[in-house]
Amino acid sequence: MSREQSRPATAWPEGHPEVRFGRIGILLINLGTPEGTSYGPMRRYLKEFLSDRRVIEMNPVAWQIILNLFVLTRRPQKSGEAYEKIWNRELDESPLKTVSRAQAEKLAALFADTDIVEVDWAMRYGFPPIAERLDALKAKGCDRVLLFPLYPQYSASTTATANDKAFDALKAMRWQPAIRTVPPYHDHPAYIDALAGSLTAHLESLDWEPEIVLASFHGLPEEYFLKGDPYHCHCQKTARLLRERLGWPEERLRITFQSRFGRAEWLKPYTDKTVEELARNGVRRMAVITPGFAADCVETLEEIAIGVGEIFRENGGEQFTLVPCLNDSDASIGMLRTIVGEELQGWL
Ligand SMILES: C=CC1=C(C)c2cc3[nH]c(cc4nc(cc5[nH]c(cc1n2)c(C)c5CCC(=O)O)C(CCC(=O)O)=C4C)c(C)c3C=C
Ligand SMILES: [Fe+2]
Ligand SMILES: [Fe+2]
Repeated sequence: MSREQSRPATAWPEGHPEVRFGRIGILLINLGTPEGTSYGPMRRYLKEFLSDRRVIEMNPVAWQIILNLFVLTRRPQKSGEAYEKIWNRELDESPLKTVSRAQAEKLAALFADTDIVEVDWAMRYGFPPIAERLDALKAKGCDRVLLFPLYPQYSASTTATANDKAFDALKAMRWQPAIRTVPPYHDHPAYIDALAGSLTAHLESLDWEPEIVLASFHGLPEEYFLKGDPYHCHCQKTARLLRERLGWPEERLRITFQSRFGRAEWLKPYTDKTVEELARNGVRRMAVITPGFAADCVETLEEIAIGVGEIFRENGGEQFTLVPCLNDSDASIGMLRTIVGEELQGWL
């Protein structure tokens, strides 16, 4: 029987607004993305993202000076050029947005037989904002909400800040929904299975075989790792479990870190440097999988497929391929459904 109700057992008392309740919301959250590739939207996106103190931990006064004087004067143009190469022109939006919407719609379809669950999606930076989608879920009667930051490997700079933003929104609510947050799923069997299946299927679709596969994760300043962020360990475990699941020797699947930002040391080995070195040392055929990204985005489609592919070829490499992210594939949606099912126990 549905828990959904729009009034208590007796009628709402005189003057009390009619509030719907009794339903469950699932909010898929990803990082966020610019609204356009020109200077203005790129600057707005980068300013919000890079003003987040979970992302840039240095002294905020000093950082705001550097950010406004140097980073936001040059980077919007440079990053805009990268987004321009991968932009979804049909929908006039970035691929991350297209995929995120599809993930939510397909997950929602798996709950179509029940009127109790509502699935929505939001971005930590930009649109759709987390506060707006939480309000929308509340308006649909969700008094219990499962926050699902789509980062398999936990980092304060991604998972924690997504949850922070949701809790900020709750501060303004008279009737807060009960909240659960999905734990990191870097070692979940459904995730490892989905990765192994997608890598195997991609390799079978090629008419050549890579000598080496790189598992390239988004990087993080080394300092954050030394302060206790578990991200690096989660990445290592994902790569190990994937290798074991495939039955591959250690040298066939190597872990690297991409998307360095700024001058500090980041997690190593760096993807671009490793690819250059491998090509120079005679590797001719290579594949890259990016298990830390739930959806293809500028970091996979531009930085890896285009940029790192070029580095490989310029240094003597011949065949290069990027394995697509899990995106809205059936395996990906099935995995999300499994994890959500586990986390909703007792509620559903
Ligand atoms: C998947 C995990 C991610 C971690 C960890 C992460 C940390 C992190 N990122 C930056 C700086 C930038 N990241 C940018 C893009 C970007 N980052 C992630 C994911 C993680 N970031 C995604 C999914 C994306 C792509 C978004 C898209 O629209 O496609 C960017 C913007 C692009 C650019 O200008 O290069 C920046 C900047 C830092 C500093 C950081 C850890 C501290
Ligand atoms: Fe990033
Ligand atoms: Fe990048």
